[in-house]
Amino acid sequence: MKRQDYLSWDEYFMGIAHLSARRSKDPSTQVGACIVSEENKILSVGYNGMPTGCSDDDMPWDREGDFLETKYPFVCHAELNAILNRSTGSLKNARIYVSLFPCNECAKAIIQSGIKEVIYGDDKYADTDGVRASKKMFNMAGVKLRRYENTNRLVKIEL
Ligand SMILES: Nc1nc(=O)n([C@H]2C[C@H](O)[C@@H](COP(=O)(O)O)O2)cc1CO
Ligand SMILES: [Zn+2]
Repeated sequence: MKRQDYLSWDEYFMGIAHLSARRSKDPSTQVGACIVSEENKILSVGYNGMPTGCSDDDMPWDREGDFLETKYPFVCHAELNAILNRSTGSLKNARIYVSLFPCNECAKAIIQSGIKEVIYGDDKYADTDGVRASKKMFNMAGVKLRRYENTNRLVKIEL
C-alpha cells in the first residue's frame, strides 16, 4: 500500500514558497513565491531581494526614514522575481503560491502574465490601499484568490 502521509500539492508548493523566502536578506519580511502549471509542474520560484548587480550589502534595508534610504524603492518583490525568473514557457493559466498577499504592482504583473489563481498565506497588509487595489484588479480580471489552508504539518529538513 502507498504511503499515506505524503505532502499534498498545496503543501508541497506552499512549502517551496516558504523555503524560497529563507533566501531573503530582508530583516523584517521574507516572502517566497512558486509558480505552477495546470499540470502541477513548477515553472518558477522567487523571493524578495535587491535587483541583480545591486549589492545586498550596499543597499539599505531600513523601513523608515528618507525614502531613498529605505529598501522600498529598490527591493524586487518575490512574485515579480518569480515571474521574471521563469526560463521557458508561458505562465498562461498558471497559479502562484505566495507566502504574503501580492501588492498592487505585483498584481498587475500577475494578471498580465496570464496567471489565473493566487494561493496566499499571510494577508498582514489587508488593511492597506495597495492590497485593496490588488483585490479590485484580481476580481475584475477573473483571477481566483484562495487563502492557503494551514494543515499545521511540520516539515523538518536537515541541511
Ligand atoms: N507581497 C509582497 N511580496 C514581497 O516580496 N514583499 C517584500 C517587499 C519588502 O522586501 C518586504 C516587505 O517589507 P515590510 O514593509 O513588511 O518591512 O516584502 C512585500 C509584499 C507585500 O505586498
Ligand atoms: Zn509586490
